[in-house]
Amino acid sequence: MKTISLLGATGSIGIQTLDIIRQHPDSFRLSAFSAGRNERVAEKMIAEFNPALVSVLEKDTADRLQSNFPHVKVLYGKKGLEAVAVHAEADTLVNAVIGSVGLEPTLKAIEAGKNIAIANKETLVTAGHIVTAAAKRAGVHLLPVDSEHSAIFQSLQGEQEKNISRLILTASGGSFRDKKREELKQVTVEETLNHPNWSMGAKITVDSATMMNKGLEVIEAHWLFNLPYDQIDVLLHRESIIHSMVEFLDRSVMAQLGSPDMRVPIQYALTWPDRLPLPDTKVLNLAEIGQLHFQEVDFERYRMLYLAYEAGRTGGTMPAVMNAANEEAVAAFLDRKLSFLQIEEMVERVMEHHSPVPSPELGTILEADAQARATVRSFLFRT
Ligand SMILES: NC(=O)C1=CN([C@@H]2O[C@H](COP(=O)(O)OP(=O)(O)OC[C@H]3O[C@@H](n4cnc5c(N)ncnc54)[C@H](OP(=O)(O)O)[C@@H]3O)[C@@H](O)[C@H]2O)C=CC1
Ligand SMILES: CC(=O)[C@@H](O)[C@H](O)COP(=O)(O)O
Ligand SMILES: [Mn+2]
Repeated sequence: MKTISLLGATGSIGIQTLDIIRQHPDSFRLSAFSAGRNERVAEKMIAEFNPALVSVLEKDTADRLQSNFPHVKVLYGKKGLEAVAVHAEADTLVNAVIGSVGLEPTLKAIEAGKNIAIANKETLVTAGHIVTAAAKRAGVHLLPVDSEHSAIFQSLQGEQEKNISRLILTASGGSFRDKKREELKQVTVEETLNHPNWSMGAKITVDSATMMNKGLEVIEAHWLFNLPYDQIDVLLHRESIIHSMVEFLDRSVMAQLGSPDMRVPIQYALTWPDRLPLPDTKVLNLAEIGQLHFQEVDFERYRMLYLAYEAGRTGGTMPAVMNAANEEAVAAFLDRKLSFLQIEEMVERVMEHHSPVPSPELGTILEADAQARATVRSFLFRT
């Protein structure tokens, strides 16, 4: 029996994680979870899973939940997130919050000896060197949940790091993959949120359309698999059936395939090195699909991917700054304060303004993150 604490239970990954726990009551139990603002869904989750501890974003919500569920400990804010992350009964933390807010609770969980099933890619992008070193020191596992990284992780079982030639991350191309750059000037929020293959939270769906998602994933892969950026490639693959590949020195290529369903990588992160059935996932029928398509990435069309490689190669505080600027710019786009193409303009401007600090400590990263957000807001104020 594995006991799980879950950050971001009310989101897309969080809800699917709870479905895995629900389907395997003999294998998993939930001891603590966090939600943001979605009080109604959080209430239902408390009633169904009976956790010992819950945290929400704001005090008002916490007070109401506490009076409705007196037997549950209810906290809020940053302290609440950290309490969920280190909950004493849990052996594994599933980090499914959105954004760099996931970083500090992850570090606390690592220090408390928890294995981390990591969906929150922003944590690794922002402070990959700190998170991976802390995990090594604590002797805990960082288990990928992101579908591409799970595919690579699965393809690497029984293999040795020294034999890897390169990683090939597949990319669907996102909502506008059939549009030219000129056609992106007028696209709406609703069109952007219409991903061709995956149903996900709003922020990652926008990132997928700008290709920042793939850029974040390149940096995530760099830290998870300890490879230089020259050995991490991206390949357009519109069906999202091959979730990613590993090429070895002898040019053998291992890949993991499956119908797009995030519960598969979530469950693998929780069962590794074992597996469990997942009866209601769609069987992959390649004969029905007929053809799989592949195409090289055009870095001019997808400038955000270019910027992310630049940020990754520059290192230091630059990936954290790029990520924070992107989080703020995407929020402004969803709020209809920026157009789609202005997201990348904003990220590029903030990166140009930043003088990266090499090998930053946590405090320096948090400062750079806050400064990048303030810069976006000041640009927005002037726009
Ligand atoms: N969705 C997917 O299929 C995939 C997602 N990922 C990654 O997983 C992570 C989660 O993505 P996704 O599930 O789509 O995101 P969602 O937006 O669907 O969910 C985010 C969760 O975080 C909570 N939350 C939001 N802001 C805060 C905050 N400031 N403090 C505390 N909690 C907060 C939300 O609470 P509430 O809703 O209650 O306000 C919600 O529970 C991201 O890093 C994403 O890149 C990776 C691969 C696939
Ligand atoms: C499901 C998942 O892992 C997402 O990160 C997915 O990869 C988004 O797809 P694209 O970024 O390839 O459009
Ligand atoms: Mn992914």
